[in-house]
Amino acid sequence: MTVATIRPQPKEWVAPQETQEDLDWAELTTVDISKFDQPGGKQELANELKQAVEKDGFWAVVGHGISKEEFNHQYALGQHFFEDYTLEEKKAQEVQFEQGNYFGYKIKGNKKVFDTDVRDNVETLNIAKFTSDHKYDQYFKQPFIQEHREELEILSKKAFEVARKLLVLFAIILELPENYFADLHAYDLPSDDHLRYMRYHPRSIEDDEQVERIWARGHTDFGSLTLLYNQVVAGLQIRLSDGSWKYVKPVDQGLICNIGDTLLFWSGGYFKLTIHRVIRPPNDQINAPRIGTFYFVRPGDVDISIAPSPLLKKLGLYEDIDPVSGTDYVRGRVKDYHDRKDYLKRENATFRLGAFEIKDGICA
Ligand SMILES: O=C(O)CCC(=O)C(=O)O
Ligand SMILES: [Fe+2]
Repeated sequence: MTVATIRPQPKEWVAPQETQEDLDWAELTTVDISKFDQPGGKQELANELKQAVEKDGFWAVVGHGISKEEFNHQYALGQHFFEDYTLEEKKAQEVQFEQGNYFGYKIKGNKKVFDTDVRDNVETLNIAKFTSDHKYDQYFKQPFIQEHREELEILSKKAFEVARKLLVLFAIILELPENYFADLHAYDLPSDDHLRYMRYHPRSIEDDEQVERIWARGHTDFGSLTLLYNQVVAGLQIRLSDGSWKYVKPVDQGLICNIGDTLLFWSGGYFKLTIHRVIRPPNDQINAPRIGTFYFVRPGDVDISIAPSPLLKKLGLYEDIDPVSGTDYVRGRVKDYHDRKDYLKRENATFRLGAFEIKDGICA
């Protein structure tokens, strides 16, 4: 006789306390995107965002219309997935890195780090888009996704809606038709966009010391745009042009956003692509569960070439180049980064596809 287990309901999310340590924080722009639909609002926001995309490639968004309840529920769902499902249930759909396919679950500890015996400490669940043709339902084998499908679909679309507004602002900045990037990344188009839940498991200080306290090595994101729901456990750092690393500061109810590889390409290098990493949190947060929730925007079966932007032309950044397919780039990049037994340093490594090349070797 099989005994059905009764699954607990998602527990309320209690955000960890912010650190009391005096860390070296980055000064990031915060934009209030609630102005988007007001007269003149888009232009005003584009002006504000212009500084951030030129200089830091990272900024925070508030006024995004995701309520406090939804924001906390996003974290509560992540906590529920990590704590209340068995490993077997989590593994119902595993990522297929050999195909550059990042939908599903990645167990923690399956990669060695930096030529040591220390293993990675991250488990991840990536949930594809809920498109009207149900193209991605094949990846929804996790009982978690099946049991929370409705909420996940709403949360996925809400996050995308913020991303869509940012894509409109990028087009305005480049003096392109407003929907230039939004149309290329539309929610219903096939692409490897995903909602992500991630949990880092603290390692002993001895193990962390062997890997220079790195929890996620320096990298850039593979798609167009990343949205991270406010992360209160310090550890995410961005690399400034002088080579120093600064911590990303929590922003209450904020979404921390950054440019990825493919928008760098589309903008002829105008949008700043910033290398970032995650290091061991400060002592007063080391035992807090570092759960992260994200939405990653990645181009699909669309051509990437430098956008015919009047601004880029004026700046001499426009060039007529042979396009590269978004899917080929994203899948090739995922495969190159993850389809390995180790996360090595790979200093000075590059990833190239057609005319586009990315430096992928800066770790520490
Ligand atoms: O966990 C974080 O704070 C950042 C993770 C990250 O950069 C990524 O998954 O691309
Ligand atoms: Fe990242």
